[in-house]
Amino acid sequence: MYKTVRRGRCRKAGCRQITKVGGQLLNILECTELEKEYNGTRVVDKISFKMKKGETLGLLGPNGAGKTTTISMLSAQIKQTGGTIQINGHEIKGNELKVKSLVGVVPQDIALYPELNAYENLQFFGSLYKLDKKQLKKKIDRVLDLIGLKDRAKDPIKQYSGGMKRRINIAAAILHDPLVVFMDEPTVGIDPQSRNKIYELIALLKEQGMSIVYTTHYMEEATNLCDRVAIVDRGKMIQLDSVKGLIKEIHGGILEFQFRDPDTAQSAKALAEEYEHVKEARVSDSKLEAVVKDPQENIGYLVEQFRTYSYEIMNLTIMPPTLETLFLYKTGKALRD
Ligand SMILES: Nc1ncnc2c1ncn2[C@@H]1O[C@H](COP(=O)(O)OP(=O)(O)OP(=O)(O)O)[C@@H](O)[C@H]1O
Repeated sequence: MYKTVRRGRCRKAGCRQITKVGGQLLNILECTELEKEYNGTRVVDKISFKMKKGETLGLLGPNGAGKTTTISMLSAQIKQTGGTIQINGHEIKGNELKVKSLVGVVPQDIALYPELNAYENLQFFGSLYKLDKKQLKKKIDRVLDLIGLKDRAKDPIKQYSGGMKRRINIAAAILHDPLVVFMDEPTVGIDPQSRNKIYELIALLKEQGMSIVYTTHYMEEATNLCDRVAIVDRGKMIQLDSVKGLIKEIHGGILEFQFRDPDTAQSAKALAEEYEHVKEARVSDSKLEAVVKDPQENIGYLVEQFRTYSYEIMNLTIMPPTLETLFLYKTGKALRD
């Protein structure tokens, strides 16, 4: 069966943009040139992206990159300094309450009442969404089941481990069946068992078609959980693509040669660039970084070339084709402090 396709206006002359299929919006979230300033310092700098329904989008970046600030604006918790945000077609500005009812937020800090049990905590959060008692009970039972803590529902939260509290936090965020859930580093500082439970839960939510924005500074999480990953650093979105697409950029990996001095590194760069399997080479101080196809295969050739010209290699590192390597290559910094 054919679906009706609605075309919207696009600013460029003659350009027609598909915005709806079968009466459904294609994008659950759109933000354009999003900015946030604190005391004249821009901590989120013109971030723009679109997210499809059911997609899991990762925001990967180190501490202070601007991930929390970005999701706080996207979930209508704080106001942006500039730019626009639409959730399911609703402009956030002027529709904050509506948008808040469409989204769920799992904050970094645990926001639960320690003296109350899990059920009572969820009852409190549910009451904020004005669900009637019967409906609420059903929903609480369902989310407790989803997070695997049904049998602990009557225990006070103060008896829970950090990981269990995080799971209750997630339950509170999805209680009202939001269209988009924002998860802010939900696995930081918790035990491996709870972490795995959270991964399982995310897989379940994905299966149910929930759209998820997931912030992390763990490349393994971004790689395993997310359909696309935005690499964020110093408030800017450096790149956004599938993990496969992002890694393509660094080909098979990066070879890092440390030479005795910057002049030798520059000469070695010129030599490396002549080799057909070197996609890109650059120098900083005495270090040469070469993006190489099949580094294991081609390392021998490069080492031999440098030896021929007496370019003495002080140190050599093979960096695998991972998001961590890409991040280091793009920003000169490690993802983790
Ligand atoms: N309320 C605020 N007032 C002033 N500066 C702020 C405020 N909130 C955040 N910042 C600054 O904005 C920058 C981005 O912070 P943000 O918490 O968004 O980063 P993050 O990527 O989430 O980091 P982390 O991984 O540590 O949570 C930081 O430099 C931070 O100090």
